This record gives sequence, structure tokens and C-alpha cells, in this order.
Amino acid sequence: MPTGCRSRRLTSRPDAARRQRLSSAWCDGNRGARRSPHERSCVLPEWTSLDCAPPSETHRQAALERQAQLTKPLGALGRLEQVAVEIAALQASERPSADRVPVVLFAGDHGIAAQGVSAYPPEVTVQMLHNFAAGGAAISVLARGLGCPLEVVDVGTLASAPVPDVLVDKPRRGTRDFSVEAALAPAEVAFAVEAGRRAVARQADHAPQLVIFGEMGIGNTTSAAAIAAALLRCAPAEIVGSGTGLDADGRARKAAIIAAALARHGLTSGAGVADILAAVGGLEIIAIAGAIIAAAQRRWPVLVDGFIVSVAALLAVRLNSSCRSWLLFSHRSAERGHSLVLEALGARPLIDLDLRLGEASGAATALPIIRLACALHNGMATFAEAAVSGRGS
Ligand SMILES: Cc1cc2ncn([C@H]3O[C@H](COP(=O)(O)O)[C@@H](O)[C@H]3O)c2cc1C
Ligand SMILES: O=C(O)c1cccnc1
Repeated sequence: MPTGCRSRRLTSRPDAARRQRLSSAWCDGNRGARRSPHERSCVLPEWTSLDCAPPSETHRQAALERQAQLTKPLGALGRLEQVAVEIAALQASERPSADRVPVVLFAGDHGIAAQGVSAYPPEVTVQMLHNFAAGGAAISVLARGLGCPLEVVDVGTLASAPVPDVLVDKPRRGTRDFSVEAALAPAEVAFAVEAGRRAVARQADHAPQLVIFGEMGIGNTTSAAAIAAALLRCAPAEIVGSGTGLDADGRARKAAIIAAALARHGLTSGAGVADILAAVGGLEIIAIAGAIIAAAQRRWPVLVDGFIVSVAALLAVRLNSSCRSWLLFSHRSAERGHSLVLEALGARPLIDLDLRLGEASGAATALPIIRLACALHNGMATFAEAAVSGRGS
């Protein structure tokens, strides 16, 4: 790990602390934070700190025993075995499956984009909403090919008129420019968290076996990098990447803008999660963090996408460590800070294809591997069924 980064692996919370957290009227995300006068009220809904159930250890054990009986040397299917066992434990099922997998894409705009931190102009976000609706975006093609229902939710783009087939659930159009003022008011942060939960509730009709969240928002690698730098107490230069295609000078400028903003908002030494979100957050990133917690509380495994969704996952886990068990990690993005964020989450993604798109494209690309892992687990013959001799010694 690069120097100067105070990353910590996440462990489960002690029972006493968890009880105190549940009985507290205050949000976990605010605890211990220095608050500016307008941030004095609790901004994170209390449900975000309610425990998620643990995976079923009985089903994990049964799945491990089945894997040992299938006609292959023990462990020879490597991580495909581990994925199938994990999903069996999460689904509390003897036959793990990832057939019903809704994809929810959250879109938002970023005031910080006015500082030239993206290689593309802000209007691309809304233009891409039309592209999602028309079926021409990467995730549109992937979701179609995989048979995944795709919902697009505008939680804060600059769009002033409805876009066909895009749900609108936003507290404002775009965040404020966090290089000059706080990106969001506390109530706007809370609204975005609730928008994430509402999106999860809408997916219940699909009876999901797994769920994928994605994002679209020009400038959102800057907001995500600022959040990650504040949470991990890293120098922004350790996290900042090219996003849509900045060169070295652009990356250095982006890192300097984030460093100045973190100092300006008092986020350089252990601020609370809620304060970080109000200062430098993005509405789609916050909505995804809320959606992750809400999905885990419903016992839905979440297949995490790239850098931005992983930052949302880190937020979710910092707010509620019990949701960590419900996260599977799809891919390692080419965006610079992703490895640090994955490491902080103790995560090892399935694939590494130099993707740097977002839109849930990495998670969708990894889904066939998960489906095949389940098919192998469920469909292979055992040594006894196939009359194949087991291991000699
Ligand atoms: C046409 C286009 C489609 C995209 N789809 C996802 N992103 C990705 O790029 C953006 C983040 O990068 P940055 O922070 O550099 O703006 C997000 O919208 C992300 O989803 C796209 C970007 C573009 C240009
Ligand atoms: O990995 C990601 O999420 C990513 C990387 C670059 C641009 N947009 C998204």
C-alpha cells in the first residue's frame, strides 16, 4: 500500500458498540464529527444503522461438502467454487443462482465539474440518460444480453425535463461546486440515501437473487476520490485517476483541487461520514450507499462495480459494517484509487480487464462467471453419481 494512507481493514463491531448504535437517536455517520452550524442536525436516516443478517453458515457448510463430492480434484475450480459457496450461504440455499439480477443505475451531476476535472462536459450526463433509454449505452447492451432488467434513476442530474424511461427522485439538480462551498445540505444527503432505499424497494417485484448498482455522472470520479481520500485519510494524489481521460497535468490539478477542498471543509483528520458526504458528496454515490445497505438488509447479495460504486460500498460499510458480508466484488477498475479502496474493504474482485467506464459495466461483465459458478455447483455429478473413484490419499 502506498505510504501516507491510513487505511484500516473493516472488522465487525463489538456487540456493546452495536447496541449503543442501535439505541442512539443520532446517526452513526455523524458521531465524533466536527459540525459546522448548518450541519448540526442528524442527516442520515436511522434505518441505515440497523443490522443486516449474517450469511447462513449451515448452507455454507453444506455447499462446501457438496463441492468436495463433485467430480474434480478438490479446489480445482478455484474461485468458482468459492463464489458458489458464498452465494449458497448468502441465499441460504442448496442451489445458488444468479438468474434474476436487476441492475439499477443512479445518475447525478456535480458542481465540481465546472472546475474542468473531467475530460468531458457536464451535459454528457443527461445526454447519456437519453442513450440509456434508447438502449445504446454499454450497460444497455450488457443488461439486454444478460436478461437483466435495467432501471435508471435520476437522483440529481441537471435535467429540467423528464427523460423517457428514466425515473426522477432528486432533491436538487446537481451538487454545488465543493471547491467553493459544501456540495449538499444535510437534508439533501438524507434524501439521496432514501432514494437509494426507494430504488431497492422497487426491485422487490423481480425477487432478486443478486443486485447490481451502477452510476452515471460527469465529474463523479472527483467526488468519489475526495470521499475516499477523506475516509482513508490518504493524500488525494494517491487516489486520483484519469476518470474519463485526464492526462498527468489534469490529474495533478484534480488532486490539488481535492486537497484544497478537504482542507477547506475540515476533512483532513477523521471527519464523520455524514459531514464528508455533505461537503464533497455526489447524489448518485450517496444513493448507491443507501441502496447497498437497504439491499443487504433485505438479504440480497450485491455485486459491486468499479471505483465509484466501491467508494459507495466503503461508505455503506463505514455506516453499517454488517452489510459487508453481502458484497461480492466484480472487477478491478483501471482508475488509480480503486485498488486502495478494495484493499480497505478486504475485497478481491473476480476480473481485471482494464475497464474504466462505470455504468455497472464491470459488474455486468462478471455476472456470467457467477452464473457459471452456480451452474457448476448445481449441475456437476458427484463421484458416487458418476462412479468415479475419489482421492486415493
Ligand atoms: C460518454 C460517457 C459515458 C459514460 N458512462 C460512464 N461514464 C463514467 O465517466 C464519468 C466519470 O468520469 P469523470 O469523473 O472523468 O467525469 C461517470 O459518468 C462515469 O459513469 C461515462 C463518461 C462518458 C464521457
Ligand atoms: O471504475 C469506475 O467506476 C470508473 C472509472 C472511470 C470513469 N468512470 C467510472
